[in-house]
Amino acid sequence: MASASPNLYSFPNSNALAESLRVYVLRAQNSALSRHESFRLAVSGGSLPAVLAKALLAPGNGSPEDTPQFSKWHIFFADERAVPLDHEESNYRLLKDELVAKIPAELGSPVIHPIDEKHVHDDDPQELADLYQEDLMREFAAKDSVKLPVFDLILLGCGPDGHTCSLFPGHDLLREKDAWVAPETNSPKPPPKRITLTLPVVTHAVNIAFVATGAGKKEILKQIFDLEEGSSLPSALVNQGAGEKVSWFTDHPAVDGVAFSRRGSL
Ligand SMILES: O=C1O[C@H](COP(=O)(O)O)[C@@H](O)[C@H](O)[C@H]1O
Repeated sequence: MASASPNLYSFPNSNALAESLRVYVLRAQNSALSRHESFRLAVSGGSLPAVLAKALLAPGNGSPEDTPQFSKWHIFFADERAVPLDHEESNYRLLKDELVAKIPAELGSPVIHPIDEKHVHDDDPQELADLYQEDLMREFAAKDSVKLPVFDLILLGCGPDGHTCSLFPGHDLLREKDAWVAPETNSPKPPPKRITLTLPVVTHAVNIAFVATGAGKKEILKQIFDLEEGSSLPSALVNQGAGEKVSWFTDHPAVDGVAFSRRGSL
């Protein structure tokens, strides 16, 4: 368990949130590129890709520090639904439509790591998860045998039930210790079959950020940040496992009534 607390930021509107998220993501990019040749991140589906696009497709100030170097990005999925890549419930399709297809040519193109479409109709998504884990191993463990991949950044959402990735409250998957990627066959949110990064992989990342906006999230954020009863929720487990490496980008309606102290600025 990590000792220090997560960083909770709250913004008056989506423009202000996106501006700060841009600074945060590009700091993570620049720091990663000072350590190795690529920026390796995992992104979620749901509401996250639209906010990320707003942050990254904004004009910026033209300085090298404020410029996304997309050609050095390797984008993985924090979770993915077992559906074809062009399906309306695919997180790949969402990211492509919201962000990747809109990146101006002069900023370069990221390498995207989708699931293996051949296995999306399998009865059991175990093979889909295994193949995605192999893709991660090629990227993170090519030279040495590593116990866990170290993403430079993982971008997460938090569902109104406290789930994150496809890690749902009360599911056995929360206790997974060995696999990097695991199948979920009974998601309470459709579609039921998915794959997900596991909790040890998420908490092992260098930087972890949640984006949660709107009044629909305030009850669950109160549980996650203020109440003992919320301490076993998947999003709360990320806070406990990664502490100060975790930053929450919220708007005021999402944290209305949350007592946990906010950080002033990045
Ligand atoms: O099903 C999913 O939901 C979560 C949360 O979505 P949000 O719309 O409430 O932000 C998302 O992070 C995850 O990737 C997705 O598969």
